Amino acid sequence: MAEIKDYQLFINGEWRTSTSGETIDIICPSTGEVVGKVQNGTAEEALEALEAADKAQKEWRKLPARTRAEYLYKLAEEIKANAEYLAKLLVKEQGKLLKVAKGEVAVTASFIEYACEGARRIEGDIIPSDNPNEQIWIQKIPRGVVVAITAWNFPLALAGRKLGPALVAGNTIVIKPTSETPLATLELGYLANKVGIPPGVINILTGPGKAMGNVLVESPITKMVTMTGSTPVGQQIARTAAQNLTHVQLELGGKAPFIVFADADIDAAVDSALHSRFDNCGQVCTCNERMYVHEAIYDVFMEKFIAKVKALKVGDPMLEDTDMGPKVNASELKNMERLVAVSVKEGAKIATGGKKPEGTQFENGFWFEPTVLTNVTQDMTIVHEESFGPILPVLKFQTFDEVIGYANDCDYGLAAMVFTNDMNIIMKCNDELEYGEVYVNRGHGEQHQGFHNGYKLSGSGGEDGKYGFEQYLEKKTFYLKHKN
Ligand SMILES: NC(=O)C1=CN([C@@H]2O[C@H](COP(=O)(O)OP(=O)(O)OC[C@H]3O[C@@H](n4cnc5c(N)ncnc54)[C@H](OP(=O)(O)O)[C@@H]3O)[C@@H](O)[C@H]2O)C=CC1
Ligand SMILES: O=C(O)[C@@H](O)[C@@H]1OC[C@H](O)[C@H]1O
Repeated sequence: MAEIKDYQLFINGEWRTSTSGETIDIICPSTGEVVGKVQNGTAEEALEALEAADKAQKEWRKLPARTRAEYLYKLAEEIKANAEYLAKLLVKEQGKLLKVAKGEVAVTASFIEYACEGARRIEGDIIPSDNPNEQIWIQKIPRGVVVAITAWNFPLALAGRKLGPALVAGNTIVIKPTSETPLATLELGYLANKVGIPPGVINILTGPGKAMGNVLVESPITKMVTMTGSTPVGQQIARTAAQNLTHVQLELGGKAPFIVFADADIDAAVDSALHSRFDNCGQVCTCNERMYVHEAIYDVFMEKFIAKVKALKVGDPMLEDTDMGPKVNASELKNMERLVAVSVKEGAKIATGGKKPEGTQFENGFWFEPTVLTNVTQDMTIVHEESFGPILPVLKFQTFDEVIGYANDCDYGLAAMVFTNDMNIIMKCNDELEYGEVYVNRGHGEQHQGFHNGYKLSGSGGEDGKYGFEQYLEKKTFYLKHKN
């Protein structure tokens, strides 16, 4: 029987049981067992958290950025010191491999450390005026209270990715993790208190996004919403935030094309295609969601690729030799089954996978085989709808213009991957691919100093790097005239 830990709301540095008297069960994707309970917070508690954050921000913003960063460096150290515990919690609530969960904890700390490096780079401008004896000062100032709403695939990393820049810039934050995987994120409350981050600077609330999330977004106290999740929810948040013209930063869905040209390093492309689809059970926003292979190398490529997919070990995410764990919940699993059924009905062939794996160890939990679909055409549902899971449709192509047309024939514009050694093709891909993030001769995987930025329905604003940090700052222009 799994150990069940009850969590409370984290408001103004204190742990609180919600007056709703309701809790939300957190289910382990591997076993279907309850592994935690969190509060179903109320609108009043959301307001309390916002007011606490607003009050705390008045003092927090006055601290030198370097001093704020010192607090967050200590938080990052505590995250690393508790890596084993946090990683096992992520496995329990999200079903990711222990080795991937350890990576997530490490990247959470490094997201925060990267933000801290920005503490001495909050730079404004001093500009000579057209008027005599006058200067123009453009200052970078914090926005105020930031609401961070996160998805379930990398819940802790997504929280760190947002709280780091938000707090170093002088804002305070109310985090609303997804109801699917809130546990590791809630642990940040304990660590914040341990390192002495003042009460109200970090607040963590749980409750369904439609209720708790919506209340946080629509409040005039909220000066920025940063959200990672699906496009429909992102669109709803943008509509709600528009009431107060609140600044919104959205990291949403994707449908990354993975293009293998005839001159590609086939073994490297096979390996990257495999990991960029099936790592984290395909639950990464930049995943290889559809693959285009030049007809000249299609047979040799697919023989190697299918062999590697068939060799993937699905099973207990705690075991070192497991390659893929379960989907996060029952509805995601059902969506996998639906997408395969629709694809077959539309004429696709299942080259491997396509169903729940066999064996007693898969009787409970939300398991699905690594799946490759062939005989796929560009008009099929699976080529356009994000699966966010271990299903890969593969198509052949003949010409550059044909495959670029296929790649850009998409409502999303987050990431794309390209394998070729021809510099002309690389430069043309750089010009013509309508994606915010293009990986050449490697699989997906952002760097903190880059810019994670989706076009079209993949989001707005972008995050990471110096441009992501800027999202958390407002500008104030000051005209200063002095006597002769
Ligand atoms: N671009 C990127 O970097 C990433 C994008 N994603 C995308 O996220 C999706 C999967 O994540 P998932 O968590 O299911 O996404 P959802 O959009 O379902 O939920 C995201 C967050 O929004 C909250 N929410 C839901 N409705 C509202 C609302 N009306 N107002 C405010 N908040 C709300 C959810 O709360 P609750 O769950 O409690 O309802 C959750 O915390 C995929 O589409 C994937 O592509 C995922 C990771 C990264
Ligand atoms: O959000 C995603 O799915 C990716 O950006 C993922 O999140 C944290 C990791 O560092 C990224 O790979």
